[in-house]
Amino acid sequence: MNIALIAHDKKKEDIIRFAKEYHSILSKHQLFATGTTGMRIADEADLKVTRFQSGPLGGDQQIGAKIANEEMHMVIFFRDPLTAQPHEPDISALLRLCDVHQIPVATNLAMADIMIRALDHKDFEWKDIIEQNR
Ligand SMILES: O=C(CO)COP(=O)(O)O
Repeated sequence: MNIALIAHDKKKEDIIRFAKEYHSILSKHQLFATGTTGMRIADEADLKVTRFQSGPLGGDQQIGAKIANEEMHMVIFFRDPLTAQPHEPDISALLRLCDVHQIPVATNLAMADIMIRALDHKDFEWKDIIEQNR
């Protein structure tokens, strides 16, 4: 599965801890990330990550393009809901595309925890349901 990992600055420590905790599961998949998040995950959690631009420079949009092309299967995006972001429209667009394309998206640690465990148990029947409806 192709999995996108993204975190706003105040959530970077959380995503590093998450990546370390679930290293054994994440390492079985193809990981993608926005620039700074990806650099830190690669360096600090020792995972192979394909990096896009930093979020404010278009990274969210690049991940959005992968979703639009059906090339991204899961998004883990630790948003900071308490800090204004200069690229807020890009963030909204990315989350909207997840809904358009039925891509599971976790926007906080609690949901990411549930989602990654479901991934490990192969609890992803929604994919079959979607395929049947195409
Ligand atoms: O801003 C971001 C997502 O909206 C994240 O970008 P970075 O990973 O480059 O910090």
